[in-house]
Amino acid sequence: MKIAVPKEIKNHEYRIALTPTGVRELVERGHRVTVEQGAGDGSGFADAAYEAAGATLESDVEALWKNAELIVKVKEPQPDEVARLGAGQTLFTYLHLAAEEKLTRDLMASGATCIAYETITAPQGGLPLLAPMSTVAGRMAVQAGAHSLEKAQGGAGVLLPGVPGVAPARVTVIGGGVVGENAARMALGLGAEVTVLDKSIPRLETLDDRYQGRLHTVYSTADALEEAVRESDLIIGAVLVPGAAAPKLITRAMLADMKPGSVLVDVAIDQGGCFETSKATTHAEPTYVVDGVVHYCVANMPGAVARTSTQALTNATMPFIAALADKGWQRALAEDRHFMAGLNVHDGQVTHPAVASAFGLESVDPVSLTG
Ligand SMILES: NC(=O)C1=CN([C@@H]2O[C@H](COP(=O)(O)OP(=O)(O)OC[C@H]3O[C@@H](n4cnc5c(N)ncnc54)[C@H](O)[C@@H]3O)[C@@H](O)[C@H]2O)C=CC1
Ligand SMILES: CC(=O)C(=O)O
Ligand SMILES: [Mg+2]
Repeated sequence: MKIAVPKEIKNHEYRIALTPTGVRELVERGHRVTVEQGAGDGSGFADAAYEAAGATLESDVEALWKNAELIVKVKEPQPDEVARLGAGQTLFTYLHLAAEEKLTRDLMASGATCIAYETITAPQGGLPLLAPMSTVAGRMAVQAGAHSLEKAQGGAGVLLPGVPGVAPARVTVIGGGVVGENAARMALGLGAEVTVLDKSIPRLETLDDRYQGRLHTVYSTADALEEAVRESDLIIGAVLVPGAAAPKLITRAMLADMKPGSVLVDVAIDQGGCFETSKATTHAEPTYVVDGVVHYCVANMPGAVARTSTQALTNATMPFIAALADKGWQRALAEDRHFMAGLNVHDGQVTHPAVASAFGLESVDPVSLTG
């Protein structure tokens, strides 16, 4: 199969969808991989390394897209990229469509088959292609939050661990999944006082067991959220209802109860964000202040640590890319119902129920398309 790997064009996005190691795996299976010239630079993978792995380099981005059967990317396609996508092509990348009606409709209009990393499931539960980037983003969320608490960033001037004689900062993580656990782990490591809120009791049990009393776990209710808002120096939003837009858990009115200079990091921003006042920001200008509260809402956090992220992403996506390339999308999905859960749009139709319901569209059962 002819596979294209374009250079990512989202603001400050330095990842690439495949490492040279990943390219080699595909080339050895008999596939033709074309990589846009310079696409690996941001992750520290030179063109020469892709050539050595068996890829062809292409400097003409239009030709790269036009000649591909399968396009693998990292971020959701930007407008210029959607314009290059056509019927008969398969796009495999993060899409986050429930937060983006225009993108959903544009992808429907393209006629292409669009498979999202983030809605693929696993037999043991969880989201195997979201997890590696959630691990990165969860760990980064605490770095971003700690930095935002500094005075020069508009923060309250609070050091997460405190010092002897001065209490540590209070960190609340809403959603104790992959992002949430990794954020909690980092915050604990830095010596903060950490609480995780979740609606899943089994998840709270797992966290309680793993962290042996060092982590406070609280069932997420309106009361618990109000207390978190009053008491926390840093709140990290890490909830997910797979495929759906994030629920708004902290309203603008609630900001009035937060301490001046406290910080909200909304990792769930790629699904629309879980704070009412969140709007997506970029690494170029990651924060803004509303009612005295610093907001950090970068939708592609792992892009800033592209070297680590590209390797982690390729490790997770490789088996799926190989299956698409070896079998074609219909057979690859038909043989694996967890992979099938990744199909979001095909030939003008939405095939993921949560995406369809976000925009009042009809959802077509992907089983009917894969035979
Ligand atoms: N901004 C960025 O760069 C990145 C954002 N993300 C996003 O982070 C979010 C979290 O991802 P994961 O941790 O992998 O998901 P996950 O599925 O592992 O965890 C989500 C957790 O939220 C909990 N939850 C759901 N509704 C809740 C509610 N109303 N109150 C409290 N808890 C609730 C669930 O029980 C679950 O434990 C997703 O939106 C994901 O797309 C992930 C990676 C990078
Ligand atoms: C998951 C996601 O949106 C990212 O890694 O950028
Ligand atoms: Mg994102």
